[in-house]
Amino acid sequence: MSMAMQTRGPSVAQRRGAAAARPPLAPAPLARSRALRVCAAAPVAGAAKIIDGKQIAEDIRREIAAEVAALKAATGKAPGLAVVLVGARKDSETYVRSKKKACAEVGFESFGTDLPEDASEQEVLDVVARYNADPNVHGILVQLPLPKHIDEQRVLDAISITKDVDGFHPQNIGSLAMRGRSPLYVSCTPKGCLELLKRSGVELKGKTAAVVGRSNIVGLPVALLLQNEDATVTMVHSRTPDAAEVVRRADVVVAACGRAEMVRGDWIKPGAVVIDVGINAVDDAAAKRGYRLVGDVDFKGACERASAITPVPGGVGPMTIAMLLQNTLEGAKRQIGAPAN
Ligand SMILES: Nc1nc2c(c(=O)[nH]1)N[C@@H](CN(C=O)c1ccc(C(=O)N[C@@H](CCC(=O)O)C(=O)O)cc1)CN2
Repeated sequence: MSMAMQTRGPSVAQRRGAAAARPPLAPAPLARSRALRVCAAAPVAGAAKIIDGKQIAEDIRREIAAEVAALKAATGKAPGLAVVLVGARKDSETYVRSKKKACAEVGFESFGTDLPEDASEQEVLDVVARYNADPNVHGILVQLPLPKHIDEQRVLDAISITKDVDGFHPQNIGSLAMRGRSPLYVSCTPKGCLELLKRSGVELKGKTAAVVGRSNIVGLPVALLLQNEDATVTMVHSRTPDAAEVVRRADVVVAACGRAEMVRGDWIKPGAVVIDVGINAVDDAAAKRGYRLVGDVDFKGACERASAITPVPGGVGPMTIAMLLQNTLEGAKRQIGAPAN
């Protein structure tokens, strides 16, 4: 989801309260992805197939649970994730709760520190330093956004790059941008977008891609990841002269601009694949809660032209936490020195 949306007005989670409960995950065979079957079997109003992020994320979480069980059996150790929450935003509290619950379901150890809204930057830095030094903590994340008086960049820079499971450290983003280098971690939402494409069988090599939005945490890393897969990528932003024309040339569109339904259906090239990162709450008197969620893409219009599309909710969103678990597991295996399987 685009950070622009997350920081504007009352968030979706603020309006909705707690996230829906999920049953605990039992380990299941590694290669059991139902994503394509679901995608192929779920046509919508137009021709587009739905890329079911909720199902794909669940498959990944089962795979992770199985790997954690094997890691524990081999080493006696479990991956550990530390989550730092500053303040009492309802949406952030909901996401942190979901992350801790997801950790428990896959067998991770979870650590957490909740600081009050008026905590000083030094207090946050001290917590990060403590987790950096703790050998049982393999991944650290500071839930964003932070209160305004805290320098977000300084806090993110303080997380050890070996434990930076959010992939927000400039060294991790820098390594993603350089040919011949690999970041230790790729940030979760961009990584989730690529995983959705991969598990849906979308070939990227030689394709044209348009990324709408240029944030450090979604637009930029998604563009770099697509380019690393040999797609030819154009970034579209608020100063792009004719955004619609650029998007119309793209085989793959990733929308992460944080503006409800900004990408119109007639911007989509027939047959294109559309990944919608936005989560925007719009008032809807007919909806039970008085609002509904929409993405950055006009879903109905895009369905008429796209070959495949992610829905909102249930598309990219659930992949964020699945990728966080994946990053933490990878980090733990590196730090524990797990035997190769
Ligand atoms: N340190 C971080 N802070 C934030 C991140 C992040 O990746 N790291 N991302 C977002 C919030 N976020 C996780 O933290 C997150 C947002 C949305 C979802 C999700 O599954 N959304 C659902 C719908 C949710 C709803 O109904 O409210 C969906 O799209 O289907 C997961 C995680 C900002 N902060």
